[in-house]
Amino acid sequence: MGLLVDGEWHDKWYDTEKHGGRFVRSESQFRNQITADGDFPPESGRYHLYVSYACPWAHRALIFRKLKSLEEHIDVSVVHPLMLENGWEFGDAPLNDPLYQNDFMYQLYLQADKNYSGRVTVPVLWDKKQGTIVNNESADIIRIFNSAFNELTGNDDDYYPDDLQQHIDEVNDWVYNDINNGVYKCGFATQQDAYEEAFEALFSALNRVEKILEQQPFLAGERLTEADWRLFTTLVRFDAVYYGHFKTNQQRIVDYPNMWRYVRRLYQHPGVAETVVMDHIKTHYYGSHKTINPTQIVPVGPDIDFLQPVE
Ligand SMILES: N[C@@H](CCC(=O)N[C@@H](CS)C(=O)NCC(=O)O)C(=O)O
Repeated sequence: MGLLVDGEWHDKWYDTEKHGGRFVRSESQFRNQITADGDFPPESGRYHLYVSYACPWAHRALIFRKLKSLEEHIDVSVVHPLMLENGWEFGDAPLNDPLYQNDFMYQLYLQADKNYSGRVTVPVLWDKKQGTIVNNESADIIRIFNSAFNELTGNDDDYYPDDLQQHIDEVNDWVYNDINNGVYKCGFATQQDAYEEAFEALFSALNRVEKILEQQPFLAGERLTEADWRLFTTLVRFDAVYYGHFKTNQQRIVDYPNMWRYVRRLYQHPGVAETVVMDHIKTHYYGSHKTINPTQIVPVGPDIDFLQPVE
């Protein structure tokens, strides 16, 4: 794990000490949009998506690529599940970089900006024409996928409809802070009180979700929206990884009747199951964070049947 400083790679773990033992996520730096009249117009075959199957943020982008019929227009590369002293790495095919044969993800960031300072994260939406990063923020990438290529694909499904945008934004806000990023705040905390603070916020937000799902099928009401897919990628990893490795162990998702039904329903949505690669998920977390799991042993269980029918 590391970061680039003025274009130089440094192998360095997160600095939690300056925040009282708290993990604070940095802001993504490439935030361009895809628009017909801008520098990055929608074109078939022009853009490439770099992901890790392990990463919940990259997973959102992969799901939206499926939901929005973008597979034949935007190719994907998947990094090796282990993220060690060189950060995300490529390996032998199919875990390679077919565009530039890079060994490490940070080399791609340096192609975009040779003086880049910051973390080297996935997902990355890459422009092959200009040889640069369009956007490395999953929240932006899923909105780009939601609408920017509609003319090309003919797929008008809308996961961020106008009349629900304000509601979706409000839900995203607490789901992001207390759940999506909340599990990381628990797992990467280096002081007891920082961990407990994140743990309480996490389970209070999960209880809130459980109550909402008692009244309605989806987070924003009757319609499946972006807010659900953003939550899904955390929930699907929860029992297998976060519960043990990140010590988020008050309850498992299978112990919440409404959330357990909901996560199965989303998992069984056409095209989604194949984006969930549990082997990469477990190998990555248990194998990459040596400060948390020095032996890098990957637990064998649990057995979770996401295909159990949704009544
Ligand atoms: N805000 C970013 C976060 C992406 C992110 O942090 N990805 C993790 C993998 S799960 C990563 O690449 N971490 C590498 C690092 O922090 O050095 C997004 O949503 O796209």
